[in-house]
Amino acid sequence: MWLCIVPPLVKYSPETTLLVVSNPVDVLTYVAWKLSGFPSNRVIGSGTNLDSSRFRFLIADHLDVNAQDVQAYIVGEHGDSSVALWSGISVGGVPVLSFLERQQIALEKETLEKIHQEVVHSAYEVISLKGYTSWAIGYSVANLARTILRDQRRIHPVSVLAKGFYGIDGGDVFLSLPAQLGRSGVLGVTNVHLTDEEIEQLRNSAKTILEVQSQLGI
Ligand SMILES: NC(=O)C1=CN([C@@H]2O[C@H](COP(=O)(O)OP(=O)(O)OC[C@H]3O[C@@H](n4cnc5c(N)ncnc54)[C@H](O)[C@@H]3O)[C@@H](O)[C@H]2O)C=CC1
Ligand SMILES: CC(=O)C(=O)O
Repeated sequence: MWLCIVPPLVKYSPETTLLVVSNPVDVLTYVAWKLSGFPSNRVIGSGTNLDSSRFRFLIADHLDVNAQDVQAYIVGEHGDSSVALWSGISVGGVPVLSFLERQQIALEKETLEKIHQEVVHSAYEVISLKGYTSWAIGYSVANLARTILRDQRRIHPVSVLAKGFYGIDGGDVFLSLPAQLGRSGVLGVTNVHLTDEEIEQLRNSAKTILEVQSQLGI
């Protein structure tokens, strides 16, 4: 199917930026990149932009604040092996975990894990209830398209060529990292601080995707 879609797109719109919304999105973004022959900055997967919105909503609900004031990213693979960046969460510019520590309020690891699991399972829950997800991904992709078309230079966690970042090696792999987007696609990957544990999880995410890719023979 990708063979019917990507080469004609490239033929008739050689200067376009491809925004891949599919499943599994990271592997298919890699395939689209390979088939297109485009530079990697012009091939983007919707990645964990949606997971991150779900994450912000659940954190806001838990802390009883407005989701718009929460900055939080999920990176890595869209879905099961995604990585929640707990160390970087802030509300109104205040880093959450260190703030709670200073207030001696314990936010237990199980609570954090439960919120992340809810993010991972939210798609399954919507699908079990109505058969598909549509509104949230539609809104999420409209946001990405707006950032790109209007050259807004906003940072979104999206699937980009991640080789070389955070020690990810072993092959070309697309997975989500916070990236600045604009009219020419990916303008850069932001150097967000990750803990050693988060980096380890991210590398495992990359390994999972590379294993799937190695079976494609591309
Ligand atoms: N990564 C993410 O966050 C999300 C990804 N998805 C994925 O997005 C994809 C689309 O989802 P829906 O719109 O709900 O599916 P859908 O089945 O409603 O739409 C698929 C469309 O693709 C068209 N199509 C099929 N083969 C084609 C071909 N060879 N050339 C051109 N068009 C072709 C069909 O006619 C149909 O209109 C699915 O793969 C789904 O898993 C959906 C939600 C979230
Ligand atoms: C279907 C899907 O990948 C999602 O809603 O996250």
